[in-house]
Amino acid sequence: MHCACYNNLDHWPTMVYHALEHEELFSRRCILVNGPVIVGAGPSGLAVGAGLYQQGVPFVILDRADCIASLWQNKTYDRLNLHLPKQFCQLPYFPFPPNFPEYPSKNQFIDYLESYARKFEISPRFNESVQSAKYDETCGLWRVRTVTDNGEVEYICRWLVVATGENAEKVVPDFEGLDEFEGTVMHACDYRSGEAFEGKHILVVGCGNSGMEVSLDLCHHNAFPSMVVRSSVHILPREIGGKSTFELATALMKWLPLKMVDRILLVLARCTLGNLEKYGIKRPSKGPLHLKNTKGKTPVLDIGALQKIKSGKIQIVPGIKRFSPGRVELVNGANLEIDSVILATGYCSNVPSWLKEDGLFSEEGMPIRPFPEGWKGKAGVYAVGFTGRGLSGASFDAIRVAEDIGKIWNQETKQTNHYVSFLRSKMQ
Ligand SMILES: Cc1cc2nc3c(=O)[nH]c(=O)nc-3n(C[C@H](O)[C@H](O)[C@H](O)COP(=O)(O)OP(=O)(O)OC[C@H]3O[C@@H](n4cnc5c(N)ncnc54)[C@H](O)[C@@H]3O)c2cc1C
Ligand SMILES: NC(=O)C1=CN([C@@H]2O[C@H](COP(=O)(O)OP(=O)(O)OC[C@H]3O[C@@H](n4cnc5c(N)ncnc54)[C@H](OP(=O)(O)O)[C@@H]3O)[C@@H](O)[C@H]2O)C=CC1
Ligand SMILES: O=C(O)C(=O)Cc1c[nH]c2ccccc12
Repeated sequence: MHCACYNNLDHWPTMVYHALEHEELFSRRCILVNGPVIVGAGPSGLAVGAGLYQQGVPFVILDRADCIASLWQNKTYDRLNLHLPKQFCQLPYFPFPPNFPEYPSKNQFIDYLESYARKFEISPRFNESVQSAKYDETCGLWRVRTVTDNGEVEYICRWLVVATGENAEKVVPDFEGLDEFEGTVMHACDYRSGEAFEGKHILVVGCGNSGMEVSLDLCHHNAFPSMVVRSSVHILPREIGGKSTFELATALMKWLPLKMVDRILLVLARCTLGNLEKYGIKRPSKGPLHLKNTKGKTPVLDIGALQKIKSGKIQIVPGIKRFSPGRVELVNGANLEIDSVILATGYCSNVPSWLKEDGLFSEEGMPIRPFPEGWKGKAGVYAVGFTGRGLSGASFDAIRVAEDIGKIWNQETKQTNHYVSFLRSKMQ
């Protein structure tokens, strides 16, 4: 058995260390964390880390990947740019460099996150995939189990911050016959560029921002994409009259009810983009912001795919009936010969697979209480980055969580390290 305490070990009395060593229940390596454990080293986890660092609270960040922001580094295509203006995407306490363009590229965003981690001296423990986290009532602490290349580890801590994101796992729906389809099948998270698809006929399944941008990228590489729109989608121009649509919507929301803002957005979209029904694109009956808030369905902010749809370079097709070798049959009976399939069918949270907890997360792994209430649970568990509001929502949560933990931490450390006494009492 190996037991260690993490962060600022100097002021940890050996008593605590021994107390743990004496417990026989650890067959795995066990690490007592002085401060919170944060699961996920994406923008949300880093932002919480920054807030804690500024208050002098030690913490441990765990990530299953081998780098920070693995969604951005390992699961996105080359041509990706932020699609909200930069002021809505920067993390707390450290703005983007002034020379960043209005819509930073993926690489600029990753560079920024790397410098963010350096500035706040954040060194996550990589290649540690959290398998379970459970609150131990008997000692009043969280037990967080990970699997690493060198075996299992258990972290023991008073606070647990869940920052694994809304996009933790790819969604791969079941399609009849897809196993027999003989070409390449990949999820959008594995798509980097259309280079390998030149001259090929590709079925892109899904018409969210991923489906649209993958289809556009395929056009740039002289491939022939057909994009499945099985239901409906809101497409908005990224900018209206040179001003970001998102920014405009945010400004209008300060004065007008959401319903009204949705109506204004739809009138403006109709004026700038025209009626899209003739291209096979129906709008949902509910407005774009309403759907974002209630269903988490992000409207498409168009950066050029619509032009390709209008010119016929991206073909719009209805839902899928079944696949067969080299072909797809659609619900309208049409058959298409295709070389490859790209599933731009979205992502989901993985929280239910590892967090044993009641009250904060739903069965879908999203907060039960609506924004802005979903960040704090019972017994020291927190959620960051599950607001359905992208990076600005993550920053909002992170500030609150870091302040909440920092407040308790600082009160307790002032009283001659009350936290340690608390732990000691629980361990006896
Ligand atoms: C293609 C794409 C483009 C986007 N563009 C924008 C944009 O322009 N603006 C915007 O505001 N939002 C955008 N988003 C939304 C996106 O959710 C945020 O940008 C941001 O990445 C969320 O940060 P996060 O830290 O909450 O989650 P993530 O970035 O997903 O980070 C979560 C981390 O948790 C780790 N993890 C997951 N499960 C475990 C586990 N069990 N154990 C250990 N580690 C684990 C993962 O490896 C990952 O590093 C985009 C999303 C996608 C997919
Ligand atoms: N530049 C940027 O900033 C980008 C941002 N993003 C963000 O990443 C997040 C994820 O986006 P995205 O990957 O597009 O996922 P989304 O969840 O937004 O979209 C998934 C799409 O797949 C469709 N779909 C799901 N299952 C099926 C099925 N069985 N048959 C046919 N179609 C199906 C959905 O259709 P239906 O609606 O009918 O369910 C929907 O059109 C979003 O928040 C998005 O804004 C993504 C790309 C670029
Ligand atoms: O890009 C994303 O995934 C986002 O979640 C960013 C975002 C937050 N709120 C929105 C409303 C309309 C379009 C994008 C977003």
